[in-house]
Amino acid sequence: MKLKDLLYKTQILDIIGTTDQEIKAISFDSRKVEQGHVFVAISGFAVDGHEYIDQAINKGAEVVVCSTLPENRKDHITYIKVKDTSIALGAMAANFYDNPTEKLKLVGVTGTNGKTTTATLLYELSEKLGYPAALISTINIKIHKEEIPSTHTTPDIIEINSILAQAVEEGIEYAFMEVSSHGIHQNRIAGLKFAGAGFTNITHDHLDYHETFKNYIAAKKAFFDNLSKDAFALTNIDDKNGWVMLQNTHAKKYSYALKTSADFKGKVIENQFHGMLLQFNDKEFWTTLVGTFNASNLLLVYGIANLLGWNEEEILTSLSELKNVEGRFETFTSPQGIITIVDYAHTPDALENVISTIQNIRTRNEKLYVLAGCGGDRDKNKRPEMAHVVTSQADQAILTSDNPRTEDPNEILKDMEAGVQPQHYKKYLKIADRKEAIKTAFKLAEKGDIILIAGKGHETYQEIHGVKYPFDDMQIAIETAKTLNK
Ligand SMILES: CC(=O)N[C@H]1[C@@H](OP(=O)(O)OP(=O)(O)OC[C@H]2O[C@@H](n3ccc(=O)[nH]c3=O)[C@H](O)[C@@H]2O)O[C@H](CO)[C@@H](O)[C@@H]1O[C@H](C)C(=O)N[C@@H](C)C(=O)N[C@H](CCC(=O)O)C(=O)O
Ligand SMILES: Nc1ncnc2c1ncn2[C@@H]1O[C@H](COP(=O)(O)OP(=O)(O)OP(=O)(O)O)[C@@H](O)[C@H]1O
Ligand SMILES: N[C@H](CCC[C@H](N)C(=O)O)C(=O)O
Ligand SMILES: [Mg+2]
Repeated sequence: MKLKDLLYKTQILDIIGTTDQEIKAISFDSRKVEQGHVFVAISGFAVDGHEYIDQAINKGAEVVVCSTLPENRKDHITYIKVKDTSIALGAMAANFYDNPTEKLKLVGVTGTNGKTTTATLLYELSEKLGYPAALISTINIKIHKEEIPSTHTTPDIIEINSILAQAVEEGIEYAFMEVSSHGIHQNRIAGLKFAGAGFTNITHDHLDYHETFKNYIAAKKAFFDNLSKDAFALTNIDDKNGWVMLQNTHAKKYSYALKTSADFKGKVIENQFHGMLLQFNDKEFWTTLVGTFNASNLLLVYGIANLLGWNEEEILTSLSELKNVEGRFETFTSPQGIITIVDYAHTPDALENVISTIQNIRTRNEKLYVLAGCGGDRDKNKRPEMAHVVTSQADQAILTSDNPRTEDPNEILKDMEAGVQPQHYKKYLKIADRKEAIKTAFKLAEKGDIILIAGKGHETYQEIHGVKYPFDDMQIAIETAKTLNK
């Protein structure tokens, strides 16, 4: 592709050099630049890409897109000055991949919790109804049946366009993606044309990054503010910020709710350990998914499916056949009769929801053990809140490690303990080694008791100082149960 075609719709302030040359690829990381690349300098969280322009040129970049022109410019290089390089990157990535979002219907889901669940269920539903689909999620990326590992909830804009271009090539009509607040704030979704957007909820998370809850709300809202008038925006009005999301959108506005009247109205009629009887817009169906929060997730899926124009009866039939998403409320009963639940709850609200779901559906007087930790290099303010939820609501809490990343696990545990109230001091143990913590839960539990292992869900590793060591909560629970002498 010629550089001038790549620059279509990019708001250019200045060009130094020719735009007639062929370009091979776009890169925003100097370490990955090869001969003939366009290097886009982005000012990041840790460093400023403008500092790596020389390195990019040394590695073969022939074009530099920047917001500040370097003083020591090279004659053979074309410099393009734009106001915001991450937005320019969005336009260029779309051009490079021939605008895939003009050719399929892309739906994005945002919110603190429930993005992976709803995006995955939408993908599964679409496939079930005979519409091959693509999925971009925390767990994985799917292009119809092909599965690609995922590194981010919302990948960078080049990767997103590349995935969607492949989907278009394969004749796929629908794509569902998670839109994280980091993704919105860093313009990782710039230039994408969304056919629709969904909002699940907003509660405490990621304040290490956004600093205030107000900024966090504003980041999520920006996704809706930028939708086009042809798109639909579907929001959860059980959440007090649900309407806020739609305040300034040009898109067609729709609501869903379990607690109040809405365009898509749902009701939980029965809530059991093995599933729920739900009523959506006066039609009843059973699901094997558990918990009111999942009723809300299913309602969002139902709403989006309707807004995409799919057949309502077929939607409900297929919805009732959808299975749990990996690592979300996954259960296993050990030979000793101990029930293990592995769940990805890693925020105070998610923990509260999962624990109250278990409290509401347990039938006898079983004891509930809850094992939870907090990720390192992530929001520190949620740590005491998470510990408070767990120690106040479990019969026995075990505070442990999640992914410590570069932090000392004992320091993370100290931050958590600050949230434990004196009356709960006797209800918790502190075991930094997560495997030991799981083993201890099994030693303590009796037949019929429930062990909730929260925070890591589908993850198959534990990240410590940049190394991902194999670690799978469910696998460890199964192995521990096997060797248990009870
Ligand atoms: C805090 C954060 O979100 N960081 C993301 C961000 O990196 P950054 O701003 O720190 O980048 P930087 O290191 O400052 O570099 C700035 C620029 O200089 C470039 N650079 C840098 C060094 C160099 O030698 N040469 C060079 O060109 C970089 O490629 C970059 O373009 O931009 C990178 C490229 O897109 C992301 O990979 C990176 O994600 C990091 C790895 C990360 O852990 N992100 C997490 C927090 C995240 O994004 N999570 C959300 C999910 C949240 C949720 O659960 O809701 C997600 O969407 O996954
Ligand atoms: N609608 C919801 N409301 C509150 N909690 C939820 C909801 N849906 C799921 N959860 C809880 O949050 C956990 C994470 O769910 P999910 O993976 O769908 O969220 P996510 O938004 O994709 O998270 P991430 O930000 O890590 O990508 C689940 O394991 C469950 O405990
Ligand atoms: N997408 C979330 C995942 C958190 C998962 C939890 N296991 C942790 O490591 O904190 C984040 O990056 O904050
Ligand atoms: Mg997710």
